[in-house]
Amino acid sequence: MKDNPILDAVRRAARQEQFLDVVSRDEAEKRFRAAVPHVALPAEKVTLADALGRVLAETLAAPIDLPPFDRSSVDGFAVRAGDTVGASERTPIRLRLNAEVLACGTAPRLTVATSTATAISTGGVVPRGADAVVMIEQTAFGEDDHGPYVDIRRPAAPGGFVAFAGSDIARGETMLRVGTELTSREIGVLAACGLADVRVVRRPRVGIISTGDELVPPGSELPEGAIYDSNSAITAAAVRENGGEAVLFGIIRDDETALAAAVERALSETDLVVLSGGTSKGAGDVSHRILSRLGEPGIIVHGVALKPGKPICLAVSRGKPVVVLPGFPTSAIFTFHTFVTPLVRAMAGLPPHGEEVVEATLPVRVPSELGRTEYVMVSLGESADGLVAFPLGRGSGSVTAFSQADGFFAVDALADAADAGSEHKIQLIGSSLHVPDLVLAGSQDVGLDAVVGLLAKQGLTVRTLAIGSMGGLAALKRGECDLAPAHLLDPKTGTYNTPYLADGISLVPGWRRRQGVVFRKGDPRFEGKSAADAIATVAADPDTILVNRNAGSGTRILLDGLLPVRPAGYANQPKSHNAVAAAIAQERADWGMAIENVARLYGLSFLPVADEHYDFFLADARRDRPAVQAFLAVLAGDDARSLLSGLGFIPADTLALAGE
Ligand SMILES: Nc1nc2c(c(=O)[nH]1)N[C@H]1C(S)=C(S)[C@@H](COP(=O)(O)OP(=O)(O)OC[C@H]3O[C@@H](n4cnc5c(N)ncnc54)[C@H](O)[C@@H]3O)O[C@H]1N2
Ligand code: MOO
Repeated sequence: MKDNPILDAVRRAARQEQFLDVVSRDEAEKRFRAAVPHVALPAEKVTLADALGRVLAETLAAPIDLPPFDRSSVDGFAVRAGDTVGASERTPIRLRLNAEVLACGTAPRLTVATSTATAISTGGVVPRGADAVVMIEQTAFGEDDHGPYVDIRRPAAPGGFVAFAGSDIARGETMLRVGTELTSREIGVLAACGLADVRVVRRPRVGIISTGDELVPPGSELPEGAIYDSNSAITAAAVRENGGEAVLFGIIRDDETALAAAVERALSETDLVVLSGGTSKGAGDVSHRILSRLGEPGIIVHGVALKPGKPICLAVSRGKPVVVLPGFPTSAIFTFHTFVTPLVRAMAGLPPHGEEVVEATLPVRVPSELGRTEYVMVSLGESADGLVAFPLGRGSGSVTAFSQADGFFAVDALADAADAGSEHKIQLIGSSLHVPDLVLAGSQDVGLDAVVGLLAKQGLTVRTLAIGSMGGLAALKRGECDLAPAHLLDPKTGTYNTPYLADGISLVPGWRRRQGVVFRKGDPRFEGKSAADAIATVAADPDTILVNRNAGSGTRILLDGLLPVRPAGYANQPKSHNAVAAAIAQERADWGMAIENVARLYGLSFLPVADEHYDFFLADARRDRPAVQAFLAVLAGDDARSLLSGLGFIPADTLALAGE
């Protein structure tokens, strides 16, 4: 018993060390700012070729006038405006031509005396004595006994077609301000003033370390139980987006010595170190332990009353900040933007991110944990009453929520929910609000992705919100989406979708998905049998484990109708076809009910049971919207039909043709 390695491991894993000393977000920010100055790094000189995207380290005054001389803005003749008063087509005024031509780059030698003119090109230096230029089209020139002349057919206004020296910018005027991010436009100004290099803020070098024995880099095989390291890529990109330079130190195992060495190296080579993972209380969570040995002041915050992001750890070593983000990708990116983005931007000399906020209504209730300010990621859509914010309830472990979200709002630490119908200030994640052309809310399907892909090719922006068939229908009734894809089986009539129709809503036929019993290839308990026969024998066998579906799903209703008893595994109720297939493929279960094309995707076998109808509820009030019409046209088109058939679906059109 003493030397049992498994028990030892469990004891270590169960060790409940109270590391977290949770503080409010404000307090955490206050402590972090007090310990780490949020100021720009020193300047460095770069050539204009390397200046793009850099941040100006000083306010620059124009070193010369622009233009540097009084410059003609047309091809024509430099004149004294006073000499041209009264000139017209009928009564042109004749001026004598001076004996020089002012091409670009030619310094004038002769003065324009009264009743004379000098030929000048666009960009030429306006000569002494002249105060205007007449366009060549408004003149005629020739030669008489006295020599060459020019007839002026329209009076010139004083200053006409002359860009005076310094009229663009005058020597000594402020040209570009400190903190300006250099784009092609600013670089053009610098070059125009003759500057070959410029002093910019040194880019903060941010060391990035991912920790965890389960992590493998993208591009490699995914062994059982492993996860691709997404945090390194997300944080590196976010560092660059905010003016920093990302220095990747890769994936470090949950080993204190190896991790301490990596942190040490990162600290010596960079300005700021960001780790992710290993900050909560598990035995494998070693990151924060290393930080606790970094020396004064060491850890200044470990635990913030935020969701996602509670276990974030902020520390300082040798004057350099070290941050451990929680491992979950959504928690990692959220806490990165809360605590690291402002610091990187400040070090890079950039102003804080502008925060654009819009008001939107929450259509459904969102429960929230008491005691933590909870940030809810939302997708925005439009209803007749304004913007609607659909919560993307995917949790901290999600990598997709952040990429699909338009913004987020906060639920107060003292509230246990945000109510359906409540108004919220949504902080936008992107730079501006883009309401999609078409919103489909309801049941998700790979066939739908294919159809939406065809619409995207036409340049339409489409948002699909996976909120379940019932959720989609409810959203449609509230006027929050255009169409609601659904596969709702009515247990009483055994028919799909039509029994759920209501006033103002019609049904657009979509396609059929073959539902059936899914199992591993060659399993003799199923192979060669009918679905009904197979179920009759395996349902009562305690060693044959089912993976069920969530209550309320069409698939669950179908399965329940076929089960003579509750088989082993009945309580395992994931929410998707893919989760069912994955459980069977990974041998965590032996059988379940799912659609055929998903079963095939996982290399599983399939016994057909029924054809499920996947259709679209359409709000009649929205039928005439161009994007809805485009969707209906695409759905009925040949491209969609062949894509759907290729995916193993039976398009509704084909059914109609077959006389069904
Ligand atoms: N007993 C308790 N357990 C947990 C608590 C708690 O208070 N008590 N807090 C939970 C909360 S909240 C969060 S957030 C997580 C954060 O945990 P860690 O920072 O220790 O992260 P890990 O355990 O290392 O990983 C969590 C999760 O994220 C995946 N991960 C980690 N790194 C990466 C990466 N670079 N790329 C992609 N995914 C990554 C990892 O595989 C895990 O699935 O702790 C809760 N637990
Ligand atoms: O704080 Mo954790 O990020 O909620 O899951």
